[in-house]
Amino acid sequence: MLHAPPPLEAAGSPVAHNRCLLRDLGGHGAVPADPSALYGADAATTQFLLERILRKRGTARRLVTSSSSPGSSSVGAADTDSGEPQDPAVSAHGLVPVSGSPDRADRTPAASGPGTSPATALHGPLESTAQVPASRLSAHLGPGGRILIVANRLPVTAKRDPVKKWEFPSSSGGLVSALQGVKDEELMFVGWPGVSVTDDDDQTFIKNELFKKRCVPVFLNEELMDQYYSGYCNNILWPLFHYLGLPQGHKVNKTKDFKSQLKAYTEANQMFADTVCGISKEGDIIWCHDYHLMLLPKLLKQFNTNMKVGWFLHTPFPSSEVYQALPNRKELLQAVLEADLVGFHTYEYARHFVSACTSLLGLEGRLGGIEFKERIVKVDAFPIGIDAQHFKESLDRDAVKVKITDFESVFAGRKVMLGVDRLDMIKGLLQKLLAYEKFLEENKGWESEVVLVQIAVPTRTDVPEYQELKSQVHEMVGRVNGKFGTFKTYPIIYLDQTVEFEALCALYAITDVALITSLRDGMNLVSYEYVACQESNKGVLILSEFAGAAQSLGAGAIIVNPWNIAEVANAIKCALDMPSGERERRHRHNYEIVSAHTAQDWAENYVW
Ligand SMILES: O=P(O)(O)OC[C@H]1O[C@H](O[C@H]2O[C@H](CO)[C@@H](O)[C@H](O)[C@H]2O)[C@H](O)[C@@H](O)[C@@H]1O
Ligand SMILES: O=c1ccn([C@@H]2O[C@H](COP(=O)(O)OP(=O)(O)O)[C@@H](O)[C@H]2O)c(=O)[nH]1
Repeated sequence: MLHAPPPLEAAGSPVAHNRCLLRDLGGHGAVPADPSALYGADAATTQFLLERILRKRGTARRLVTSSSSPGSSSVGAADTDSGEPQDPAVSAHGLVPVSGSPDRADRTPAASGPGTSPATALHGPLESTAQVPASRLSAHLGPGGRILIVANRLPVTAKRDPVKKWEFPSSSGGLVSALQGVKDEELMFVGWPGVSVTDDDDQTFIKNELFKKRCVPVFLNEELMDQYYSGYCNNILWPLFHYLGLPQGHKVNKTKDFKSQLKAYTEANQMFADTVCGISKEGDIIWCHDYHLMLLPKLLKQFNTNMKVGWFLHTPFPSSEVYQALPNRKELLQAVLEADLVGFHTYEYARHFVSACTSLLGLEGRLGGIEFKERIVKVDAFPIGIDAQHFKESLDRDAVKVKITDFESVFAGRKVMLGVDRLDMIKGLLQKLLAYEKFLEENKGWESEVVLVQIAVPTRTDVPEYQELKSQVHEMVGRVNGKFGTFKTYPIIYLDQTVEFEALCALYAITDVALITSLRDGMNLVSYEYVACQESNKGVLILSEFAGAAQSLGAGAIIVNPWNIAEVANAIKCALDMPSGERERRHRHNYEIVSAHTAQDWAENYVW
């Protein structure tokens, strides 16, 4: 059985954070020796991250997870000569392909499609200038093997421009950002191209164009997307996994009932399976992603029991008390358990999954995972990271420097707070605005001294709940600006838009505070990206305790409960007033973590 992590309050007090009491992080470049110094972190997740930092620094001292199970939170320190883990529970927890691990140099190139070599044809705009390197990822593939990353959304979206010409911009969202930070010449992506295309010629054109970018599209029609993506995925699983319950009876009508949504979900998963089976070959690793594809491991194994299949969840996995409300709760668990490895962002999510399997399926959680059909399915935590270097380097680019200069002149003389969220109920936008309003009410004079720049990235716009949220947020923004605006200044600049990468990096770099108030969030990469861009400014991160990122950035950020409006309002005041020494120390801690544990590390650790 998995061990329970220490209770949140035991690891550090939110009150202490809100009073801005500084934790001694041990000066420049140090990491806390005591993992419990990270507020709210489950010790095993913390341990994992600290180990990364120490290893990257090349130190011989290694912290060992002395776990008796994947979710064990018991940790200790040990001195070793080797940089590699020795505990079998640690060293063997990745997805190792069956077919051995020949030296990269000896490997036969993978067949990649008609008349193309993978080393050239599969390097699209995802990696347009640099050669994609072979990495530890493919070093352990079988001869000719590839890593097929299967996710609902492809990293690029097919879009028609005003003259109906197809273009292929990058997609938005954390999953996509993270996967773009994973580099290897043997990666291929399978997923939905972001648009419903029925015309055969269009489909062929898109398929060929996407193939150059190492992507294989799964074409789902509008009706299916409505029932599978907007319905079952985002109106049933998404709210449930984020502790927002199931849709109420009156919202379920004849055409959008649970049964038809589940049917569409099954059909869509089958289409993903068919596409994967159509292109996969021996030696491949199939890495399935997220709640959209919970049936996929089972469908793939039905096709070929020897397929190497992993499944990773990017959202929280809720407590089994919550998960058990799902009508087809057993079916999804059983399908996921057909995978060889099941991964989560935190040990807490992994522990919830194991306890759902125990209580709903009567299975036993064992060392390294769960016993299912006479085999052990590995279950573990693999916290995601970002490509921090990419963000840091972007700040030296001319296009970003120009934006920085522009923003500095627009916001001159004012402190700037930043919010970057998809316009999603899990992001706690209403709570954020209420807290900001309270801060302005209680701190007269600040209304013309501070501005909140809130980027609200449009998302899942066909789901009625998201449309409703948009109206509520607009109303709140209007209320605060109406109340505290002057002829010269508004306290909120709000954009219902995606922003270009250059503008996003410039905003990350010049703002004084990042305000993240997620009600639940699998990880939250925005917090990581903000930290990566703040090396010169040392801005303060206010972060919800309900984001997975609070497990790793807890000692550097001001951690808040977004439901406690007064607490968030106090945190805003505290962040705006924070002395430079404290900002530096907090930033240093976060920067170490974000720089040390990258998206590439995450993927390599999983696939290894
Ligand atoms: O594809 P969409 O429906 O437009 O939604 C965007 C993505 O949202 C979710 O992202 C999650 O993954 C991030 C990276 O691991 C994580 O940091 C974040 O907390 C999650 O919310 C969703 O899980 C993805 O599948 C979506 O693509
Ligand atoms: O206009 C924007 C603003 C943000 N992002 C990216 O969207 C991701 C959001 O990821 P996060 O994990 O914070 O949340 P998610 O949206 O996946 O729930 C980050 O990588 C941002 O850089 C984006 O693609 N376009």
